[in-house]
Amino acid sequence: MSKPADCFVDMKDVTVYRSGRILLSELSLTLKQGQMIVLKGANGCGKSSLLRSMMGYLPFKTGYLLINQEDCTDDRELFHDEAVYLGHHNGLKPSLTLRENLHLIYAMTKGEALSDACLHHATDQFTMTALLDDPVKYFSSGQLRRAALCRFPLLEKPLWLMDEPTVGLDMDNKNSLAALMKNHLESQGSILLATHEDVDVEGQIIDLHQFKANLHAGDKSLEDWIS
Ligand SMILES: Nc1ncnc2c1ncn2[C@@H]1O[C@H](COP(=O)(O)OP(=O)(O)OP(=O)(O)O)[C@@H](O)[C@H]1O
Repeated sequence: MSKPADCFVDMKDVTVYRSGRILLSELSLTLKQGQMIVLKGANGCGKSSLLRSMMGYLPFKTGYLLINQEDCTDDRELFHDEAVYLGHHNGLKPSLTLRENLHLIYAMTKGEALSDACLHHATDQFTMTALLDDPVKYFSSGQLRRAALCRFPLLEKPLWLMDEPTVGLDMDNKNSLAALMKNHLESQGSILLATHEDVDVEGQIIDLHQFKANLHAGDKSLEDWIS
C-alpha cells in the first residue's frame, strides 16, 4: 500500500452503500493539511452519506482509508481521534443547558474536564457565551446550529467534517464561521465540507456526480460488492 507523506486523509476506491443501493463508487480523494475539499452535487447524490461513512456510521467499502498515514480502513478509532463531525442533526440534548452540553461533548470526546477558558474560547466564536446557562430546548434554529458548531473550536482536532454547517445561520454568523474555517486552515487543519452554499473560504471542489453509481439490489455488481 502506498502512503503519500503529505496527505492527512488518503482514501482510495470508496464505495458508499445505502438502502440496497450503491450511491458512489470508485471515489478516491486526498486531503492535505491546510486544505479544504468542498463536496458538491445534487440532492440525494450521497454527500452526507460519504461523510457518515468516513466516520464509520454507514457501510462503506474501500481499498483503504488512511488518516495521518495510519490505516483506519477497518478500525475508525484512529480516525475519531483526529476528526470532529457535524451532520444535519445538532447532536445536543434539549433538556441540558449549552454549558452542560459542551461539558458532556468534551468529556465524552477527550475523557477529561473542560476548563472555563476553553469553553468561552469556543462559545465566543459564535457569540453564544451569554446563552451558556439556557436550556438548549429554548434556542432558535440558528442558535441551535451555532451551539452545535461550537464543538469545532472546542475539541481542537485537525480534521473537520462539516455537513451543511451554514443552514439557519444569519450573515454575521456565516462570516464568523468562514473566519473560523480560514483560521483552522491557516493553522494546518483540514476540512471536508458538504454544502450547496457558496462559502467564502478557498477549497478544492469535488462534484460527486462523477462517482454516481445507482446500482440497485439484484444488480450483479451490488451482489459482488456485498459478497
Ligand atoms: N436514513 C436513510 N435511510 C435510507 N436511505 C436514505 C437515508 N437517508 C438518505 N437516504 C438516501 O441516500 C441517498 C443519499 O442521501 P444523502 O443524504 O447522502 O445525499 P446528499 O447528497 O447529502 O443530499 P442533500 O443535498 O439533499 O443533503 C438518497 O437517495 C437518500 O434517499
